[in-house]
Amino acid sequence: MPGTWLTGAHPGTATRADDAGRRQWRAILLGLADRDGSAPAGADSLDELERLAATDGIDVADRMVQVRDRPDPATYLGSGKVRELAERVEADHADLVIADGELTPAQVRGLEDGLGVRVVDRTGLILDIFAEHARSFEGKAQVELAQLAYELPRLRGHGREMSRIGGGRVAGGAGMGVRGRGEMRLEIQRRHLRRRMRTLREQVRRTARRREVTRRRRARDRVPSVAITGYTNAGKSALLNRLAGADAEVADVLFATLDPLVRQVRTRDGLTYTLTDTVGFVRRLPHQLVDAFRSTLEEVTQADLALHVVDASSPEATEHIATVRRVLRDIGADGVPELLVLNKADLAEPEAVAVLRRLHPDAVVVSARTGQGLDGLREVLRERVRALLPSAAPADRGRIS
Ligand SMILES: Nc1nc2c(ncn2[C@@H]2O[C@H](COP(=O)(O)OP(=O)(O)OP(=O)(O)O)[C@@H](O)[C@H]2O)c(=O)[nH]1
Ligand SMILES: [Mg+2]
Repeated sequence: MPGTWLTGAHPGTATRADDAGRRQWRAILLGLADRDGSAPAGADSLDELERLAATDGIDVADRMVQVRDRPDPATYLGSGKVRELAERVEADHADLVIADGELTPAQVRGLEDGLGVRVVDRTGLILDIFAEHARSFEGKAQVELAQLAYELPRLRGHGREMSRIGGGRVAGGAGMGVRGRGEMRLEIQRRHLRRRMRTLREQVRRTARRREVTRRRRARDRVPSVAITGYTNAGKSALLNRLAGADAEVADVLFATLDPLVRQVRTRDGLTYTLTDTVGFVRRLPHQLVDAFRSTLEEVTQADLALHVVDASSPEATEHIATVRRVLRDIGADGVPELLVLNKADLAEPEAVAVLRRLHPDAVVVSARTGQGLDGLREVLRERVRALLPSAAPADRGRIS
């Protein structure tokens, strides 16, 4: 995929590739835990990081968690830990370290120098997955915009590293004597990046405007809109397919869906509403992505109802609900009424579902896989949609011409 660091061959490193010719990376995950975390804090987060890595086709060889109050500004880890990690890198034949936190450009440099392998952080990894999954013109532009926003402060002034991540300890570097030239080149690269970002922003704005026009027309025609939202992999697309007979991509990977897909649904008494599938959330969604995908995320902001889908079989379900609500608040969608849907009931432990239901008495329990609970959900949706229409709305109100 264009612009992503995983496809680029790294000079001086033996390259293993999978069937698709992509390089097969082998990584060590690196987490920082709070001092008071008696249970290894950050373990959940590292589990998720491992899923993200797997989604990106990366092998995880090992994990390391350091308990520390505050990351070292130069090397993230303390120097003893850097040495320990370097030994593990060697023993595990790893060629990549993925930090769960966000690294400053200086920390990436410090760590790469100490470890001799490439280092990325959670944000870089998520950006890479988004780059792999972007399909539409708009999605690609948004991803590139987010990548450039991430790269800009990380530029290091010698050619190859422009592709971020191309990173590290490459290219011999500008030696002491050529410092001036390096800085000039850096400035040229920065200018180039900024220019590209302006173009992309304009592209994204244009597409967003087009969508806005369609949305306004539907609003004028009084077609209620329901936006499906939720944590990544919760089953949003699967549910859309069930409710709307659509063919959204359903996949057991994170961030399978990046483009909003709109479908019309007709209730059994003839009301029509739109159902929109959207990009999923994850904890600490990189702000570069939130910024770049704002117009996509705003599909929820503009909706009459947010169908918040939860993977009830996940031990993290409660955390996921909180994360999604936090992001919704951040993008200004907290005023949109929410209907909570506990999905994957076929997979979840009944006790776990019972606990979630006690916490969220209005939630609807379903399985997009088996169809369990879907009639009930359709019924609730019908009532909610009807309530959105002016009273005494005739049954054919809200038809889309
Ligand atoms: N067992 C079970 N699996 C489900 C159910 N709903 C969805 N899945 C599976 O969960 C995985 C994710 O489903 P998707 O519909 O792609 O999830 P999503 O929320 O759209 O995910 P992203 O677009 O990646 O954010 C797929 O492997 C689905 O087959 C369900 O009710 N039960
Ligand atoms: Mg999806």
